[in-house]
Amino acid sequence: MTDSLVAAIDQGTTSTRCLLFDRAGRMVSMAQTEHRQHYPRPGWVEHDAIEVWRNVQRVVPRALRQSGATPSQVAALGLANQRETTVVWDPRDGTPYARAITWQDTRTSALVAALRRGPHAETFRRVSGLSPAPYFAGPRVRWLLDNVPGLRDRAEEGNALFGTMDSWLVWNLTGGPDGGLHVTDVTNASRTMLMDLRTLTWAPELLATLDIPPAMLPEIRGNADLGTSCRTLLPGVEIGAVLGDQQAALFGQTCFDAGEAKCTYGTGAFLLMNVGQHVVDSAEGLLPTVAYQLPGEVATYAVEGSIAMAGSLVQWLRDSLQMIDSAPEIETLARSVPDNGGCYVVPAFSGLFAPRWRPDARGVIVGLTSYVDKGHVARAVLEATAWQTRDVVDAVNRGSGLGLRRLKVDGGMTSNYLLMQCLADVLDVPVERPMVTETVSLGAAYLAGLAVGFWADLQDLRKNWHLAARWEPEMSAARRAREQVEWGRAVERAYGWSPE
Ligand SMILES: Nc1ncnc2c1ncn2[C@@H]1O[C@H](COP(=O)(O)OP(=O)(O)O)[C@@H](O)[C@H]1O
Ligand SMILES: O=P(O)(O)OC[C@H](O)CO
Repeated sequence: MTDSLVAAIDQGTTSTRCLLFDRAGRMVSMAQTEHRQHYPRPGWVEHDAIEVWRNVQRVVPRALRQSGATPSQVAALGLANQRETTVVWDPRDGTPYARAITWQDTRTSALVAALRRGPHAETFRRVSGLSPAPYFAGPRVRWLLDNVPGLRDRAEEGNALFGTMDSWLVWNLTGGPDGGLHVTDVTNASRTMLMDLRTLTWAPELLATLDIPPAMLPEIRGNADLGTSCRTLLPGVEIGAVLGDQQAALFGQTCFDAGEAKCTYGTGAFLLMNVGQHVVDSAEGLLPTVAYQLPGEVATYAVEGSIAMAGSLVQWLRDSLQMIDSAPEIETLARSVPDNGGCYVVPAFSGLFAPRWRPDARGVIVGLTSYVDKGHVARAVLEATAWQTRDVVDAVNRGSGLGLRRLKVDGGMTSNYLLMQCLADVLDVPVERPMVTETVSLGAAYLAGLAVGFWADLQDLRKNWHLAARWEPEMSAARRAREQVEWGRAVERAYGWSPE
C-alpha cells in the first residue's frame, strides 16, 4: 500500500524521536535517541547541532525499519522542535560557528536586563508580544555576534545563517550546503523577540535594536507552507509541516477552538490555550504566541504559560539527592504520607518563568520541622508542579477572558496518577489524558498530513482523540484556598535570593 503513514520528527531538549502514524492517528513505531547536554559554565546549556542532525539521521531509518515501511509509504514528514534554541552556521559547509545555545541558557541575562531598563522594552512588547527575557532566541544571536570572533563580518557577507532547530534541520534535510532551504515557521519565529506578531514578518526596528544583520535570517513561512521535499534522508518525501513542539502538542491534542488548552509535562511544563484570531496582551505574565497557521488562512494564536522546571525537579531528587532510584518511584514515596506536612518546594533553580518572570528567584524548601520526612518532600516536589500550573491558569483566566473548563495533559509526568489527581484538585477543573500521549509528534504529523491531503480537515483529526484517563477535583474549597496562600508565601521566600 502506498502513502499509508505520516512521519514526525520531535527534536526535543533531551532527545530526538521519529514516530510513524497511521490514518487513525495511532502510533505505528517510534525510535528515540538522546544527545549530550553541555554545561560549560553555570547557567549555560548547549547542544551540539551536528550531533542533533546525526541523531535525526539515525532515528528516521530506525523508525521505518521497526514498522517495516518503506519511504514510499510515507505521505509526508512533519517536524516539531524545541523552541528558542539558537544555531548559527556557515552555509558553505554546514559548520556551526558555536554550539547551539539552548532555551534554558541564561547567558544573555545582562544583555536582557539592559534591554528591559532601556527605551526599547515597550517596543519589543508591543511588536513581538514579548517582554525581553533570556528565554528567547534574539538576544542569543546578538550574544554570538558579540562573542564569536569574526562572526559579525561573516554574517554581513551572508556567510552566517541563524536558525532555531527547525531551520537547521530543514536546511540539512533539503540539501545543506548543496542548496538547502533557509526557512523557519511562524510559531518558531514568534519566540525570537524579532518577529512582528501581527504581520508575521521580521520587525526591522527590533533587528536594529539588537543589531542583527537581516542577511542572517531565515524566511518565515506558514506551518504547512514549505512546499518542499527532503533531498536527504527521505528523498522525495514532502516536508508537510514545521512547528514548535509545544504548539505541535496543542495541535496534537486537537485544541482547535478558542478556550481549549493543554499542558505538556516533561522537563519543563508548557500550558497553551487557543485564543483564536487575536493576540492576548502579555500584561499577566503570559506569552502571546502563534499557535498555527494553516495554508491560505490567517494565524490562530495561543497564550502560553511556560514553567521552567517540572520533571527536571524529579530528576534532581533522583540524580542529585538520590532520594529515589527512578522518576516513577516518587509516587510511591509521596504516597507514604497523607499530605505535605507543611513543606513546600519552589523550584526556581534558574529563576521563575510564567507568570512571575523573576530571574532573581532561586530554589527554596520551606516549612521544615523535625516532623518532615522524605515522603513529605516528595509530595511537595509533585505539588510544586501542580501549584505552578495553578499560577499559570489563574493568569490565563484573567488575561484571555476565556475561563479554563478542563485541561488536556500529556508528557512523561502524566504517568504519575498522584500528581494528576493533585493537579485536578488545585486547578478545580477536570484533567484529561488522551490515548496517544506523544502529542508533539502527533501534532506535527497531523499538520503535515493535512498539507498533503492524508487527512481531510480538522474534524477528521478530532475523531482520532480518545480519552484514556480523567481526574476530577476532589479537594475541598477551603483546603485549596489555604494551600494556595501557603504556596504564595513560599514563592515569596524564593524572590531576590540571586543578586542578579
Ligand atoms: N512517574 C513519574 N513521576 C514524576 N515524574 C516523572 C515520571 N516519569 C517521568 N517523569 C519525569 O518526566 C520527564 C520526562 O518526560 P518527557 O515527556 O520524556 O520529557 P522531555 O520531552 O522534556 O524530555 C523527566 O523529567 C522525568 O523526571
Ligand atoms: O523539548 P521540550 O519538550 O523540553 O520543550 C522545550 C520548549 O519548546 C522550550 O520552549
